[in-house]
Amino acid sequence: MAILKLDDAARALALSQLPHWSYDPEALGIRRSLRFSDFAEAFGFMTRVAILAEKADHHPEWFNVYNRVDILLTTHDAGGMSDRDVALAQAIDAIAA
Ligand SMILES: C[C@H](O)[C@H](O)[C@H]1CNC2=NC(N)=NC(=O)C2=N1
Repeated sequence: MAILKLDDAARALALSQLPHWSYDPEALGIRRSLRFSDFAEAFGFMTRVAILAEKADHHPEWFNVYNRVDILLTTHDAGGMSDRDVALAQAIDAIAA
């Protein structure tokens, strides 16, 4: 399916709907950090996200230590942020809620 790379205006609009996420201009993507009660909760969350990501063929860059998960969403194939990152961010927010 075609990838829709976001221009500055589309990115600003998308970010206004994603209060947990902030744009990183060096990484050309959006970041969110989450904390859980322990490693099992963090890894359970990551497992749920991984299943969705694999289905969508769109994968997060992330880092986990113990109860912390740092996520970067960017679209390598587009060289920046796309509608796929917005969709994955929304799905992540729903899982984390
Ligand atoms: C071949 C495969 O469809 C591509 O490499 C997919 C896989 N997952 C991906 N994930 C992310 N975040 N960006 C991509 O451009 C991307 N491309």
